[in-house]
Amino acid sequence: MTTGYLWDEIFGWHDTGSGTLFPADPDLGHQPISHHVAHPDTKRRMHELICVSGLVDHLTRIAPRTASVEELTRVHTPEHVERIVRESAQPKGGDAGDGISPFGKGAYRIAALGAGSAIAMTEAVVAGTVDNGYALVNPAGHHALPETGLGFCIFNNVAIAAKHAQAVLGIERIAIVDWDVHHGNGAQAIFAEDPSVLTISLHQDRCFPPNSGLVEERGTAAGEHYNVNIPMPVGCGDGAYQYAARTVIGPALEAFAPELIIVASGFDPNAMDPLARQLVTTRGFITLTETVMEAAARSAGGRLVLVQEGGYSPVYVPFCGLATIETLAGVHVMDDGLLPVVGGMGGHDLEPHQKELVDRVAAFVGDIA
Ligand SMILES: O=C(CCC1CCCC1)NO
Ligand SMILES: [Zn+2]
Repeated sequence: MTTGYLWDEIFGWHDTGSGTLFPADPDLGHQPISHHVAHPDTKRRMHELICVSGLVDHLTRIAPRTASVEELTRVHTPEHVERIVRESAQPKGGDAGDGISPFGKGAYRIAALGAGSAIAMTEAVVAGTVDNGYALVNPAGHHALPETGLGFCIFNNVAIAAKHAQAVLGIERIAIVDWDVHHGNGAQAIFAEDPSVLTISLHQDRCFPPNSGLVEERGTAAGEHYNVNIPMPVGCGDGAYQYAARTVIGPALEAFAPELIIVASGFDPNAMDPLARQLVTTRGFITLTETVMEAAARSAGGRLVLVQEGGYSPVYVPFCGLATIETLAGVHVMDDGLLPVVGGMGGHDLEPHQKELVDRVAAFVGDIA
């Protein structure tokens, strides 16, 4: 198995400011801090573990590239792109669009490189240069909508890559699987009426965006039944996530038979993450990765692209990323050094209320053709 890998040091220069989750504000008690929850150090540490562990020697480096305005505007409005360009030129930068997603000067250059890198990895996989690949990009993208950024996301990297694959690479049927712990609202909205793109989101129920990602949101018009939300209850561990992978994600992909699978790969379901309340360990991410690999082998000639989204534990995200990319490459170079602790705290058995939710969504798989 040849696995592509993409990282560029400038992804570690994305400036998320001196706030914590919110901008510093003495009147509200928000003190300035050195590391915003979305500080790039978490992703930089993941890259460095991939290097120090030796995993990088088993991977094929794919070069990043900058998305053109034409490629960005397959998903986003020209006004959104122009606003990011304008604010990115300001000495103190600007905001992706929701007032809590700050970026520094030059952010457009970094975000356009992230979107272009999702395209570059997709091009490498579709061309057969590599069998599958992981694009470790920053900032994340899966909340971004055509007209605005949201939730630390500026451009919807995964949606931009999918649109490129259809417009330029001759790919017709694409599945987007989003296992970031927050709802993949962006792809759901962008492809809501499009039956050629199956969007599946496995996320913590109503965590973020507020009241988004409900089971009932199943696509509209011709796209009805081609959006699958799996809003997992708070406190789900490996057992629940593995059950969801095997009971919904695998069967839905088998029913849809995509020619390409793109994963919005967020590690914030991890048991040490500050921005959600799930308990997933590397075991859960390995099962998720195996599930999409099996589906890609069945219908897509193995064509599978993972693009980095969220994940805010600088301690555990690196191990989750390592395990995921080891699985893609079919190698094992280093154990999860935290699993004895994180995996031994309970919460990994499948609970009845968790099974009930997953089984409720599994009933929809029969509507996918
Ligand atoms: O990881 C993320 C960002 C979530 C935060 C954005 C504001 C509050 C929660 N989305 O996938
Ligand atoms: Zn997230």
